[in-house]
Amino acid sequence: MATPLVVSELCKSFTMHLRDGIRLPVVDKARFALQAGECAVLGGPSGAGKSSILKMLYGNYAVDSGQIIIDHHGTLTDMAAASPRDVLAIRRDTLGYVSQFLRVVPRVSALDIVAEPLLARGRDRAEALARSRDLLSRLNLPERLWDLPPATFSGGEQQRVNIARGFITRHPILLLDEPTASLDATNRAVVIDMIAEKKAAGVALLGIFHDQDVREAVADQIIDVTDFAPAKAA
Ligand SMILES: Nc1ncnc2c1ncn2[C@@H]1O[C@H](COP(=O)(O)OP(=O)(O)OP(=O)(O)O)[C@@H](O)[C@H]1O
Repeated sequence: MATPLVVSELCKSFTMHLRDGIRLPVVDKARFALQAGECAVLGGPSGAGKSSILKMLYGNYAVDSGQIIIDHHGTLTDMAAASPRDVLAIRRDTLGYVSQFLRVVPRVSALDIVAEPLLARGRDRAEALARSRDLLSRLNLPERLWDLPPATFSGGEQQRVNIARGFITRHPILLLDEPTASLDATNRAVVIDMIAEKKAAGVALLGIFHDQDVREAVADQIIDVTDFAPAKAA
């Protein structure tokens, strides 16, 4: 089996169009690999480029140069150069992403938001809803909230809906952008267990975690993003 994700020589800079097109280099020659069954954590201080790397891997930010090689159904595909159609196929089947904030959809219940990724893959509705209930219950979301749209939920409640939605599928690679930022200790422990189960199932995970306790509990590898800091201009 191929390594699920290999990043090499990845570079990113931002062009500030409102400031005379000034170029702000952020990531220089990032290189790392994720193994199946392992959780790697992006480390480094605020502003080091952790989120930018995650967004490049998911195809939300264009890259300046470098490669993001993903094992997509046994074919090695460069996410950095993939067509929009390939990006969507990779996201559907291979590369999952749990963002920090839930994108709420008006009038859609928490239960349906969590079940939706399974329904989009053609799974049976009853089975998808059953999986959704299991996850929401495990994440201690009060049952009275399940049939309500999450727009009015607290930050931690919305984050738990988002985690359930991100974990319901069986993507071989899962990106996690501070999934525990708004959670209390009890629910952080649940997410730590859920990450351990993904690892046991052979998923390759890459995350940003600001909580030291979560990082220590889940990390098999720390990728220090300061190693990819662009050289400062003289
Ligand atoms: N869309 C953007 N346009 C311009 N600059 C950006 C953009 N996104 C990020 N940056 C800049 O890139 C640098 C890295 O930001 P990034 O969010 O990747 O860091 P981070 O390590 O994730 O930080 P934090 O831990 O605070 O979330 C910062 O200096 C930031 O201002």
